Amino acid sequence: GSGSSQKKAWSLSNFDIGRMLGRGKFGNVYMAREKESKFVVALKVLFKKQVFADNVEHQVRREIEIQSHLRHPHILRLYGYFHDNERIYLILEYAPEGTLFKELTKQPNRRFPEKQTSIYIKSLASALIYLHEKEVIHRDIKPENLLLGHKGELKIADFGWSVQEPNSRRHTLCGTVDYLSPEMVSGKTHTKSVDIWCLGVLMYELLVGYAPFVDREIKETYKKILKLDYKLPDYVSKAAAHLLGKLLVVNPEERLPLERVMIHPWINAHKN
Ligand SMILES: COCCOc1ccc2cc1OCC(=O)N(C)CCCNCc1c[nH]c3ncnc(c13)N2
Repeated sequence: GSGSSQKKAWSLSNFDIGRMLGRGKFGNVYMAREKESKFVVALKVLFKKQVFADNVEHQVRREIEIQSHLRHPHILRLYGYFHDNERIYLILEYAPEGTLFKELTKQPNRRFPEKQTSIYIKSLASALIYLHEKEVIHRDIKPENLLLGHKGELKIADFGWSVQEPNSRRHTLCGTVDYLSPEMVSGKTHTKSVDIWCLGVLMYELLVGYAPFVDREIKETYKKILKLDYKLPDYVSKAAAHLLGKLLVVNPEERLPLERVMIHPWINAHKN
């Protein structure tokens, strides 16, 4: 394909719109097919009124800028975008298997076997290494924002909160607090290692079925995060517990670098 994905000016008339794939805060995602090529895409429709009302226009611009230049097997492609008076349309890679969250709820006991979890964590670590090389920290790694391709391979989507490093969070928090790192809870500036913390929270959630620091009260969740107060069920293997212990570390500098995650024994235990 061409270098920049924006050579051609797209418009809604280029597409047949299919079923809705999901509902997001700023708009919905639909299946769509480009009429000439018959290429199937996902079309995320954002309402300008909502985007401007929530003052996230600069964020949407940044996410379009970031994602349109990324090329990685575990990062959802943004092929292009266009807008009309009321809406912004993102032309995205279609992930036929939907969100990891939906797949998680379909599992017995709502948790994945260790082998499957290690495959997801390895894919995510390699995508994060790529993002960090581009000075992008993602910060919103959670099952709702991870999609599955036609071979069940993991794809990071929804870069709504990704920022250029280093950065201190400027916005009120929205969505779940379960994935917040200690440095974000205490409002300190955070670096790429926030993604390593989130990788640990995700690994725990995929293995156990719920997030490590979940609590009814947000204040309690913050306390648990800062005190590293989480329990590991006894069905979690020693090797998995070892890796979790290297990711869920309060001090950002002491978290296991992503390159080391890629070669950790638990990640490669299932190599046949
Ligand atoms: C500012 O926005 C940046 C891009 O964010 C997204 C890109 C693609 C997305 C979802 C994105 O954000 C999250 C979101 O809108 N939902 C939670 C709605 C439904 C979840 N997806 C369902 C889904 C199923 N098969 C898919 N194939 C491709 N993309 C999909 C989906 N969703």
